[in-house]
Amino acid sequence: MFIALILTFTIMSISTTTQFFSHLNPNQRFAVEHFCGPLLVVAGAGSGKTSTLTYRIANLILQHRVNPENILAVTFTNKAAREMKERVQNLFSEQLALLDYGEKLNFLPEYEKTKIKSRVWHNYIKEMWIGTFHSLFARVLRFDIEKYQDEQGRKWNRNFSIFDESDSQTLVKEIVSKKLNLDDKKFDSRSVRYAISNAKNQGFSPGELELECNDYKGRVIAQVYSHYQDKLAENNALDFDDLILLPARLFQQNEQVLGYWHQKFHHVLVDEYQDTNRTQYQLIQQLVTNGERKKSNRNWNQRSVFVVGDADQSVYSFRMADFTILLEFQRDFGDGLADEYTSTMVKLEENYRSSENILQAANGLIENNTQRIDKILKATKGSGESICCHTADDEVAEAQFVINQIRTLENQNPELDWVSFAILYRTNAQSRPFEDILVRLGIPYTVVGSLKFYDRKEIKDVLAYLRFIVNPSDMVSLLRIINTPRRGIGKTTINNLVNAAHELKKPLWEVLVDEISVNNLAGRASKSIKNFVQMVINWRREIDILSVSKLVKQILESSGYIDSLKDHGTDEAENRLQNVRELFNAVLQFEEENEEVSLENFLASTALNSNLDDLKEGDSAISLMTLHASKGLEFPIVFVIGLEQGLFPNYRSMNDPMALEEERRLCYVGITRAQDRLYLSHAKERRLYGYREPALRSQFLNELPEDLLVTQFCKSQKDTKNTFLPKSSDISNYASMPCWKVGNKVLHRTFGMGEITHVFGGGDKISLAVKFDYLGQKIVNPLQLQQVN
Ligand SMILES: Nc1ncnc2c1ncn2[C@@H]1O[C@H](COP(=O)(O)OP(=O)(O)OP(=O)(O)O)[C@@H](O)[C@H]1O
Ligand SMILES: [Mg+2]
Repeated sequence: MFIALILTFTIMSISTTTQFFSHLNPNQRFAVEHFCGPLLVVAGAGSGKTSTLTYRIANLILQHRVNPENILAVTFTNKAAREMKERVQNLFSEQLALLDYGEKLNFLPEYEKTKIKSRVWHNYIKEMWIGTFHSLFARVLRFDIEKYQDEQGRKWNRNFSIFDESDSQTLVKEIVSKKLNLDDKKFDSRSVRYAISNAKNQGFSPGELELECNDYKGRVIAQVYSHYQDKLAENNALDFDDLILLPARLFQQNEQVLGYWHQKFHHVLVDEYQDTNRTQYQLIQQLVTNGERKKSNRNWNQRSVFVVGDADQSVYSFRMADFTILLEFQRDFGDGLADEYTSTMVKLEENYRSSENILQAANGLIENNTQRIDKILKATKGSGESICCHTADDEVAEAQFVINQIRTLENQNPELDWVSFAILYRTNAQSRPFEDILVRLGIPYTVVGSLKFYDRKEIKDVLAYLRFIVNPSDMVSLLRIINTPRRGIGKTTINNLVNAAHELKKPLWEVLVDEISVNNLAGRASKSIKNFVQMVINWRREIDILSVSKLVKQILESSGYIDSLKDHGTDEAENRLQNVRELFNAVLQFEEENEEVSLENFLASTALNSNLDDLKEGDSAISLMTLHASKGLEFPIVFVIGLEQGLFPNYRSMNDPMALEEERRLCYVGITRAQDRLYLSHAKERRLYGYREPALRSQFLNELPEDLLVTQFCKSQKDTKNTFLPKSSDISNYASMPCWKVGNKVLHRTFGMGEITHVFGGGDKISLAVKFDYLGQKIVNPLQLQQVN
């Protein structure tokens, strides 16, 4: 009661204090103050869109006395949601500091006043709904899912589980191969799962998908989709896409439910609107317009929809994000309403984040896209330093260069701290060489949006194999690998064996080797154990015969680990596969760099790598992350690494102009994260899947205005073995090479047979992407290929 009184008093007092956003520019201020009706803010990177949205939330509460529980704000990540809450809270705190509490609190000592203020505001902030689409609408479903029934009568209850991608994939696989007995080559579970996800993101139910499809394959996928929904309902589970699709359907189905949420959220705000997909868009529209009622609803003037976005930063089309939704905002939310409520658009044209050089580079790059609306983005900062473009010998030299540069800058500039630096890359596996050096030097770092390399599940699995081979008493590693990948050794069998080991007072491995104990187990389990034991014995025999890298390769292959990831077929599994291959690269690097190469020594080096003391909250650390994860963030100094054809832009985009434009937008996102200094780097050769391959500089580097770049070339300090580089005598052979075409069958001197999928560059700069029968897709030097007819 007392708190409520203080709260009311506080709000009234604040609304009379000076405007807390007077430092914003006129357009931003307009957007902050605008109260009702739809408003779209479109602007380039770093122009203060997210800041405007945050100030607007604060203003709604402070100035317009909106109850925080009537506000719904959608951010792109949970981290962004936390930060937005903090920012709103800070704005409140600043206002509180200005407050004169008059006589109301005077009887209290100063520290009590402070305590009350922060408690009041803390509770207040908690009532706002700020989060991602998924987290917010999962919350809606926890209230109302029991009122939902799909077209086939499937129902869920409020204790539903949320299945992750790999759970979903397992369900699809089961349906394809067991339930429907389909040919899993024709209907591989990965693409079927992808098609189902796409259907959900476009708002189609299984029935609707079937009607949409006029071919056999489409109809079968719709059938799998229907069985998949049965399975989810049986498990009382939803997948990620359902967290969006189900509320949209529920709102369509049940006017009362929609009415409740419609009344609750008077103000809907969406950041990064360009990455909204059709179903997410439908949800927003339902909440805001409440269908047909929009014209007659007298409360319309109490309701606002405020979205901010930048079509040039749309990078999630693979999740069906559609930036035309942004472009259509005015039409969709403006029509048919009285003038004063017609949708308004505000453009922000000043960039407050980056120096002029960085901004010009970003603008120069994005102008190469055809699918865009030209916009103005002026720098408010000075021209700043030139952009440094660095060519490294290989990926290790690249990491060395970046980290040396960071150390020098950190040393020379007292205003810089580790937290001032970010290293951005296209794929997760690229973090490994950087992490290795950072750990060795004891420099604190965090990997944003992912685990550190040596904490990733697949890396721990592979290292457990290696540890156990070296050390038969390592029961922790043994238990980790005994049924990973699945080889029919279930939990009960494992428990029985562990108990037996306990009773016999023997290490678990000795029990496994003991024929008598194993023969006591059920037939299948006993056979699986014997196979596993034989496999381990074989590897142990090879320790002294094979080089470490050959042994690791042998283990990865014969354990079935690599194959199980390949079979899984999800994007997540592909990511894990890349990480495992990167670990193999680490082994090769270790062999190159060390005199005494043994498996034990390699393991010791990785143990050191993963043994860095964990950072405490608030510790300063360098940020490493993928370009996708960097959206919305900013850092004084940014390194975008691995700018090579096939890596960035990614090879999958190279023959698809629209996908290439998306890669370019991703590069635009990366460049515009930098405030003061930007470094772009690429390597002349890179170890991909264990082999050194020449790498071509990314076309994006060539698209940047040349006068803004300073090119740096540093020779690697270490003597790398260029085993797979063409010999100089080969160079003259370029002229006599065949004319390579997509679809040509080729033989590579190391990788075997394959087929050309992409041709990059020309003349002596030509390089090819080849899909090898055994090893998958790689970028290779044509000099190592022979054409096969
Ligand atoms: N009017 C202003 N005056 C000075 N600085 C500002 C102003 N508006 C925003 N800023 C600062 O500019 C930087 C970029 O702002 P913000 O992150 O809101 O931009 P954005 O448009 O959301 O960027 P992105 O497109 O990358 O998401 C922040 O450091 C913010 O504090
Ligand atoms: Mg932003």
